[in-house]
Amino acid sequence: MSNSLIDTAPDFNQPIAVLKHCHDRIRKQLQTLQNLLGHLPQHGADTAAQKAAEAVLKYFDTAAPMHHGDEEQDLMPMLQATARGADAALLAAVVPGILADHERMDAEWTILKSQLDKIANGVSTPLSVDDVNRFSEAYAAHMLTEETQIAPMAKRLFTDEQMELLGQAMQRRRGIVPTSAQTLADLRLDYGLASLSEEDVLANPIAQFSKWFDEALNAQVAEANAMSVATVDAEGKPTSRIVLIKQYDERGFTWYTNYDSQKGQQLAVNPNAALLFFWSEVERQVRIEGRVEKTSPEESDKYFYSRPVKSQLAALASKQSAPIGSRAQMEENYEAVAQAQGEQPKRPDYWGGYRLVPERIEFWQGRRSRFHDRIVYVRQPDGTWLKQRLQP
Ligand SMILES: Cc1cc2nc3c(=O)[nH]c(=O)nc-3n(C[C@H](O)[C@H](O)[C@H](O)COP(=O)(O)O)c2cc1C
Ligand SMILES: Cc1ncc(COP(=O)(O)O)c(C=O)c1O
Repeated sequence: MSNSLIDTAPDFNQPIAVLKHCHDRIRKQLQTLQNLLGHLPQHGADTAAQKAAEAVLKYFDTAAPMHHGDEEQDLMPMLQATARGADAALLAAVVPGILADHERMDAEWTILKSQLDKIANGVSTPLSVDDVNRFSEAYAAHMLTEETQIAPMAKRLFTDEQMELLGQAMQRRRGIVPTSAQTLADLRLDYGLASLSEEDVLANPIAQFSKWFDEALNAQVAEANAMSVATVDAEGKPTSRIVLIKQYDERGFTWYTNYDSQKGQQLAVNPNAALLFFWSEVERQVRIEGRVEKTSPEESDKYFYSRPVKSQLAALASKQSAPIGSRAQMEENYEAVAQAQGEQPKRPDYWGGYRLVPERIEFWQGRRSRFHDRIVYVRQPDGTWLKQRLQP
């Protein structure tokens, strides 16, 4: 129980209150900056000024980036995954501005920091009133938006479990480990952002994938386009690796690679493969199974020539998955290819796309206490899709 007469920081089990507390600390630092503006002309970089500059530097170099991280990586994605209707519309309108503010405030901070560094080191240098005011005004408007639009929405929409998850994420960002030594076996997240029912999913699994993919992008899932591709060798032994999806449509899911690589050799013998997406931020997994075919040379050309030239050259310089003696040898190979090919390298026949033609697509939504939702689509001989719920 906290004593309401004493001003202490709130616990991480009240993450929105912690964020508000951060705002109050930011306001104090901004006031210190104003005080410095008044102090410096008379006293120069005396001990008091040095201490004030140090305090501001410490806060905006360490605490402020973590505060922005809390919002960008946890609070906003969680809200975006939870909000519906008018709340979702409000977020769509407000969040891009908040992210842009963070970038602007970072840039403004860089300008102020170089001045404060000198003052902290006892160098009597002027502090620019304009720079301080721009920085302060950017923060003031930004914090007001968050306190009036974002925080009340989070308090209204988040369940106790979501608040707990947010608080845990914020603690992890600050390197705070739970007091009781946590063992590996105890590491677990409980999911609860959303649900998935037979009525929620679209009739066509590609359309459903498209919906979830867009939602993952909107929720700023890190590398939402990264997927695992599992293949098997001639003896049926599986291997898997991450690649980037480059296209999907009714025909299937496409990525690009070296046809002579390990996966290429395995797919030549056995075209069965499985794709996997895990979008942790939205607590979703998509599993896709089917047979793989090569994209047409025209499609491969189109993608190859759309890549940065250096990546084209790297593809030419690499016998993917073959051993090599050293990094230096690789660099030599790259230089030789760059010399030979110039600015317009030609796509080699051994580099191109694979398209997995799906036979089975499963959508998994994490739920509380491991009682998850799973809906699978299985392609029928007549080309239609049979939809079933699977047990968690
Ligand atoms: C995020 C990420 C994306 C990747 N994307 C690709 C890709 O699109 N194509 C590719 O050939 N390798 C990609 N790789 C490298 C593969 O994971 C792998 O190392 C390489 O394809 C060789 O695999 P193999 O020996 O099984 O054929 C990526 C790796 C990571 C971590
Ligand atoms: C070896 C290799 N090839 C291709 C890709 C796909 O990248 P890009 O988007 O540049 O085509 C990657 C991505 O990491 C890669 O590592």
